[in-house]
Amino acid sequence: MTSNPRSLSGLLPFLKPYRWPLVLAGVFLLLAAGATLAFPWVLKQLIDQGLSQASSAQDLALHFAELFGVAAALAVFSAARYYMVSWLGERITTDVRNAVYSHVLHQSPAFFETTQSGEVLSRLTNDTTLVQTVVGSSLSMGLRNLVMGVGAVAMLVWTNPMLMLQVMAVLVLVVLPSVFLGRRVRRLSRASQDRVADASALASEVLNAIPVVQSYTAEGREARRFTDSTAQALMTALRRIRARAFLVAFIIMASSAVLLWGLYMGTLSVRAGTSTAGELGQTVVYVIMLASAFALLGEVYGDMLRAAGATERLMELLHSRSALTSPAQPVAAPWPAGGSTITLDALNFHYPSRRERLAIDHLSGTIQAGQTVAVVGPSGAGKTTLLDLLMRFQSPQSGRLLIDGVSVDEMALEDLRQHIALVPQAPVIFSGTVIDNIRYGRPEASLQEVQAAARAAYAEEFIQDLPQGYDTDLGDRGVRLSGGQRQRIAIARAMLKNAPLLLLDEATSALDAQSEHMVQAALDQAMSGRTTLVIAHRLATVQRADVIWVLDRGRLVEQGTHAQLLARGGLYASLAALQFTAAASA
Ligand SMILES: Nc1ncnc2c1ncn2[C@@H]1O[C@H](COP(=O)(O)OP(=O)(O)OP(=O)(O)O)[C@@H](O)[C@H]1O
Repeated sequence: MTSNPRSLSGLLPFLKPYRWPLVLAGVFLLLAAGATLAFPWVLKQLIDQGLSQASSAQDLALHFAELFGVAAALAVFSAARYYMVSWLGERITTDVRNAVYSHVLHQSPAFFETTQSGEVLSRLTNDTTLVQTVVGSSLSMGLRNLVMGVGAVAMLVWTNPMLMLQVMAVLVLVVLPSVFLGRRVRRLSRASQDRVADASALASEVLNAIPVVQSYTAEGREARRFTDSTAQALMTALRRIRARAFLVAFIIMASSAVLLWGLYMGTLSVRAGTSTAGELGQTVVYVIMLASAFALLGEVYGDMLRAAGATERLMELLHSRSALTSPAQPVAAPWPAGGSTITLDALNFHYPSRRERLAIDHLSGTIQAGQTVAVVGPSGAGKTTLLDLLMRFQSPQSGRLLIDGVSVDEMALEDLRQHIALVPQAPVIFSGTVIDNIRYGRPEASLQEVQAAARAAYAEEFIQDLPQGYDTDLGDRGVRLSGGQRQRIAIARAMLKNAPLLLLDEATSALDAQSEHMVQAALDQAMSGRTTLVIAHRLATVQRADVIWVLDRGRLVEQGTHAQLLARGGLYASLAALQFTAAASA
């Protein structure tokens, strides 16, 4: 356990908006503790006065009524405290969860290379739940027990100072070993959680790759690996259970010893006539309160340590700075009607993890407004990297990249990305209706605009054939779109965004001739009237492009039209012979 309870201070900013509810929770906490502490005192009155021969039946009833009054106050204040504290816990956890999620959404791709999405998810769920346990229950339990412990000590000092000293001495003898044992239990429970997590990580990897596992007939081997892993978890859990069983026995025995000690001393003093039976009853209840407060505080401290660890991990996410941010004084780029002009000026870029190799090597070139440039090149040539630089998912180490004369790193990230519509290689369909999916880049677009985009992307016909047309929920398992249909939805989405620059990563998998034709027609529509940079895999695309850029190892090695480049007989000609044959025959 690496956590320092001080890390919990990371949560302070999240408490700030709830100042008044916090005060209210504190007030109810004090009132509930006060009612609990009043209980033994009223009990003493009952024993000493209500039970004495001299008192009337009416007096007795009055004493019981008082006791009930205290109990009723305790009930109301406890319920109010529980409500306020749980309310705070839920609110604050929700706020933390939302803050972390929206922060993570803004991180650059470099962040997601080092942080697995599974880890982010686990932090968002498990770690925030730990925080919720503390804010929404342990903390108030701790405070209540602290107040009660202090209150019980004060009442004991007030009513029976000598006895108090002895009780304290015995308590220390009980508490110290429990703290030690408790720490061991916590360490083991953390270890057993980790072992369980190992087993589920193993299972999730294997379950995600089940076709491969089965094709290599590795089911038996994988099952054994899982069994070994759960055996580890079981061993650790059994050790924890043994330690915990011992701890429980010790705590019960030790606290009974404390209690009986108090009772014994008290009985002696009642017999000697130095105190009354009521005082004894009162003292016994205070001692019980004190002992249980001590025991609970230990547990709460353990919870706080675990939550501190969770908070640390959450704050780490929340404070990670994206390498790519908008400039303080961004320059607005124009929004040309006929498409953007793109200028690459001696661009150099290497990935941080591969300093020795330039992924983009002295790349210069210009794309005129409205032109279509097809980028081709062998695998690993840097085609995807070029698109990433344009979207500013990465930043070049040197050289400049201008959109309509404005350098992309001078533009606000949001403004830059508003200028670009991206159709990725694998189209993404979100759960939601067809309309929601097409409207993704412009949620305010009207139904007519959505339909116009769908029509232009040759998607209208199949959309109308869906069970609820445009309102069909594509997240429903029942609705399966074909590859070509998904692509046309993605193209409609990009067209509706109506940006001056279109970035297109063509799908490598060949569609059947009919779908291919529809997708190509949709793309022709999407490219008209705007500048397009397309990573080309289809013969039709390269044939129609104004210019083809041939990349090799990050360098622009050839450029020209399809016919010019074929005539040259260089890299393009050999690539074309291999790469475009399948599409050409389709
Ligand atoms: N995140 C990354 N970290 C380190 N190196 C990377 C990263 N992404 C890509 N590269 C490397 O950068 C080079 C260019 O990659 P890029 O993905 O741009 O190629 P590509 O032309 O799109 O290839 P393909 O056609 O196979 O998709 C490759 O050598 C690749 O190994």
